[in-house]
Amino acid sequence: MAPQRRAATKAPEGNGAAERRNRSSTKKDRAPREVQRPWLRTVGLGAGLVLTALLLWSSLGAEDGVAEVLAHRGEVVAGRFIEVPCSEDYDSHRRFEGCTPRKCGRGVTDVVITREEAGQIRSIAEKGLSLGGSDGGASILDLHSGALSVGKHFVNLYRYFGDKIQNIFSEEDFQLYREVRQKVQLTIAEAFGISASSLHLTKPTFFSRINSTEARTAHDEYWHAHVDKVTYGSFDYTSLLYLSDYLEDFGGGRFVFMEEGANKTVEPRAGRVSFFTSGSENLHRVEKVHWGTRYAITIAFSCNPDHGIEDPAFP
Ligand SMILES: O=C(O)CCC(=O)C(=O)O
Ligand SMILES: [Fe+2]
Repeated sequence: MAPQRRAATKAPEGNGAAERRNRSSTKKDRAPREVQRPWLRTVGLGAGLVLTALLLWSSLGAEDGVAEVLAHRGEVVAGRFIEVPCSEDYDSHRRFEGCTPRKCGRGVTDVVITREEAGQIRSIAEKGLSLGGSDGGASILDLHSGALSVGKHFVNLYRYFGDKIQNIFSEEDFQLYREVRQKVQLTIAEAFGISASSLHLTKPTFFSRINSTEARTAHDEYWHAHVDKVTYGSFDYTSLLYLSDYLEDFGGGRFVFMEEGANKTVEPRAGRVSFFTSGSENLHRVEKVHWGTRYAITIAFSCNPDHGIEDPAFP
């Protein structure tokens, strides 16, 4: 109906002539229009389906509001840095000039830690976490404090296993942690234009292992949006070293910087270091892991020497 009415009003001769011609038109004249209608319906139906699929797809994406990928799993990022304005979070803490962020932002690099080193450090996580593991989807191992997820709780690995722990970890494991920490510290210092010696390793520093098992306690709920400076207090600069590959070892589990209308994701890749200032300029979350197992290590730095800790040491 509607196309016919539109055709009539569009007629150049004016209404009267067009209507007269319509009224006097024969079956033969009308035939092409009737043949057109089912074709139009098919096109309309197809377009509707495509539109529905697009809406569905975009609404699924909108679950995370994903808009842009800061680093794809398949690329080798030689060093990418994006500056963002600092939040005011640092003002409510003691300032350490030359360290407390004045320049804020986030960076990704795949050339600081090799994939081989990532594999070695991942085996530390595997060894440690094989001694315990959360009943829910998220387990942690903190080599500094000794905290290890077991069931619905944590144990102190060093107290719990005593001297036996020396049969599990080696001096080389701790040496590797130190080397990785040093390289990450230098990377952060360079990117933010500060001195590496003004940065102090701070706690917690931990390995994480995430799978798709349903959460059992609040500790398993890793996917909530948060600000590290709020969550961990002492953090000024956060780094994450990924130890497994997105879509090869696990699905879901991308890291998301949350920004109004334009979230940025980092797809984990073994050996990839992602680092950022820890204030609310870098609000973030981790997508739920849908399959497989995701390993990472969190290494963070404080500008406050009082919040500094020593590297984890062989017990
Ligand atoms: O594992 C990640 O990608 C991020 C973890 C995180 O946000 C955190 O440890 O605070
Ligand atoms: Fe975080």
